[in-house]
Amino acid sequence: MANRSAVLAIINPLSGTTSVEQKALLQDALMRRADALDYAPEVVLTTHPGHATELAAEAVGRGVNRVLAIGGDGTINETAQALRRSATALGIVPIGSGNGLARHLGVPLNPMKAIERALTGRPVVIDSGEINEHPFFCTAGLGFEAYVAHAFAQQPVRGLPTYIRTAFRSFWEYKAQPFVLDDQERKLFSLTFANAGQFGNNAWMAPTANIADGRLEQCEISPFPMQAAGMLTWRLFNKTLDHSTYWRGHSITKAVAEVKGPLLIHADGEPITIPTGRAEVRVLPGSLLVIL
Ligand SMILES: Nc1ncnc2c1ncn2[C@@H]1O[C@H](COP(=O)(O)OP(=O)(O)OP(=O)(O)O)[C@@H](O)[C@H]1O
Repeated sequence: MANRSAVLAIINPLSGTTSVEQKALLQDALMRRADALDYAPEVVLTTHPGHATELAAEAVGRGVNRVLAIGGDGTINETAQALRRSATALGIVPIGSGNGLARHLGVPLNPMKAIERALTGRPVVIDSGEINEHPFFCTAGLGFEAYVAHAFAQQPVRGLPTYIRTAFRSFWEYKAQPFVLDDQERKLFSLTFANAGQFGNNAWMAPTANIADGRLEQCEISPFPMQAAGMLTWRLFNKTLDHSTYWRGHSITKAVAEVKGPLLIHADGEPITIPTGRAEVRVLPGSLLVIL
């Protein structure tokens, strides 16, 4: 019998609001379908933060062609970072709260359809970004969105309703910050570096972002009066934020942003604190194969 091609599926058992039973069903279905397609499938459940990166790196080392990340943008980030600049392609099975990368790329949000796509689709080259040493594939950011990411990480329950509650509460607490951005002082509500166009849940910060153009979109939101918040939110979800006078964007390959004191950032929604207050951002053109 010919050697079967290996495929590794990495599942975060804690992602999103899918139950343990639903994830077990998904795992069974994946094993059966991969087997029918003549793959030699392996499934591993992550046991700790960073585990997906270790598993994916090991798979690259032994020449596995496809690694499927079954989880939210955090799990996809951890998996993808080990696949950068390798011949191993990422399959995305989105079961997170926001699923920004999957939505941008048009990956089905139905997990069974996403599994089918990940097993039968073709690899396509996309860019990724780095903020200091932290890779991102969807968005990284400072200001309000980083504040929300840090507040969300402290909530005992994940999922969209919790995210909306956290964002709403954060809006009343957060004060726009002065940033030194490429040597110019700017007071901004938020600053986003977008590889994909959205944060997740179809919240489009960079409506025209192209994930394979070798560039990131740098999107700035100026401080705005309270009465503009409703319209900005509507534009965010209507994919027309770039029409707002409070939004400014341009495409970049690198940028530096600084604050006095520790800087709160996020990379694909994961909260990170930079003690030095200095964030260096850059694009890594054509650095990841994704199965679409
Ligand atoms: N067994 C585990 N125990 C604790 N944390 C884990 C475990 N496995 C993975 N993680 C961590 O969980 C984090 C969040 O996972 P993930 O992003 O998949 O789900 P989510 O937060 O529900 O989805 P979203 O990012 O869409 O909000 C990952 O960044 C990873 O570090």
